[in-house]
Amino acid sequence: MAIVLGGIADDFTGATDLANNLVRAGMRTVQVIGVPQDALQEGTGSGLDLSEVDAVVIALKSRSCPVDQAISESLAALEWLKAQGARQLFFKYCSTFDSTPEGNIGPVADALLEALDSTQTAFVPAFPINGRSVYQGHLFVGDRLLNDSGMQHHPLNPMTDADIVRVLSRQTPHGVGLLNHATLSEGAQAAGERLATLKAQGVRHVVCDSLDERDLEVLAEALVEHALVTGGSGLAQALPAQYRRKGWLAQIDDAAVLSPAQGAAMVLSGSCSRMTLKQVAHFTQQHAAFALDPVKLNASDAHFEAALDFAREQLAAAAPRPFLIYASAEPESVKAAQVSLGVKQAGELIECALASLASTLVAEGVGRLLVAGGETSGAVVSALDIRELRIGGQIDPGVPWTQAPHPAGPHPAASLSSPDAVLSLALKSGNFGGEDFFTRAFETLDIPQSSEETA
Ligand SMILES: Nc1ncnc2c1ncn2[C@@H]1O[C@H](COP(=O)(O)OP(=O)(O)O)[C@@H](O)[C@H]1O
Ligand SMILES: O=C(O)[C@@H](O)C(=O)COP(=O)(O)O
Repeated sequence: MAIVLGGIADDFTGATDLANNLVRAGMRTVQVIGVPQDALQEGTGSGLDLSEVDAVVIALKSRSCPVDQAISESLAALEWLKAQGARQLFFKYCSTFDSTPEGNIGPVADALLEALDSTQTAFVPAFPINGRSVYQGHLFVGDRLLNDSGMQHHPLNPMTDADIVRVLSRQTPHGVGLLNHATLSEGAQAAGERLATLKAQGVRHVVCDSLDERDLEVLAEALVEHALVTGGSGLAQALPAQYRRKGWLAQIDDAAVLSPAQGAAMVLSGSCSRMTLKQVAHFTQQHAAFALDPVKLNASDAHFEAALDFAREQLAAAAPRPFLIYASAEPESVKAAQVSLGVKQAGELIECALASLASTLVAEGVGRLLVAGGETSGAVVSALDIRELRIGGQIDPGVPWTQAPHPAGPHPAASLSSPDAVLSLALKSGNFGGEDFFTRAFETLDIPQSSEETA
């Protein structure tokens, strides 16, 4: 059976965020890591059982890579999703519009539009429940403009301008317009007419205001027939109701309830976002933690070995408690490391170290793993060679527990759903989650949740 929605996410935490909202709105969703290669080679079936699946989200690591690579990976994802019959494509990027003047949001959206033979798409970064809203084309995080929200210090894509029409205009040769809140408040028909007027004027890209869930519902109604929509995961909460209205989607029950995996609990954090820094500070008050330093990592292997020794000590305890290894640091020390090593190398050193710690320690007894940071999650999940994630209960908005087949292989006697055979994995976006997220996440893992309970 054909899928309804095909998601292309530019990072792994973003993919999980999108899949989470689709599941919560009643779509049976599979998240895959990268474009399934076997299917591309065969050019036919998917290699996945999609018989009872409404949406597939492909997680890419294309947010900060060179533009050409982001385009080619996104087009490969599009081709695969089209082959599965997707009626609508959703290009998921960050609710803080993480990008640079080179891209990758504008160029990828242009390439996807062209491949779909389509001439207009909408940009809807808002995620109101997490404080991301757009007014007169300006992106707010809580009550701060984007450029004053902490995102101006992001290690890879500092966001120094909150005017999304202007930011996007630097990334595309095509016209960028605005669907503003005044029009939106007149309802879906007015919104649709505005989109049509802009289209007649040749405006390919329309940034959409949205302050709350109601605005997203109006947008979903106005956009449901568009071949491509783009944005944060907020819009994905509202689209399934429109698919149902059109008869594309049956009424489905609950999000999957996953039994927690066995094994020790570990947090790896490579995010330097404000909220992650608070979460690290909160966790370290009560739990063992090791701070990774990119300059020391570069100087010798001893620093990496010390991190590994620290983790092994935790695993050797009779009843291991959750522990943390983190590179998360304040903007001044990130800057200092970047001046000394270069931005790219500092980031890569940490991503490689955390990825390598993950694969070693998962093989040695970690069964419940929380990763903080989008790029960091990409590096860790790739190192674990995980291809597919099932989405479970939500911990905080935008972050569910997920489950993957255990990378070290199932215990010979275990069935696929047995706790021995799986790894519980939570991929946390930098700024998501409450201050006690790292501790609470492991507590919620023990309580099966349904989408209704967590709504
Ligand atoms: N102390 C540090 N110095 C320099 N770069 C760092 C440091 N800690 C983490 N990084 C890098 O910063 C980037 C953070 O990005 P990411 O993992 O996507 O987090 P977020 O989700 O907060 O954006 C990663 O590439 C990471 O390796
Ligand atoms: O839309 C969002 O905010 C998230 O899903 C997301 O993409 C966050 O990215 P990172 O903070 O880099 O994890």
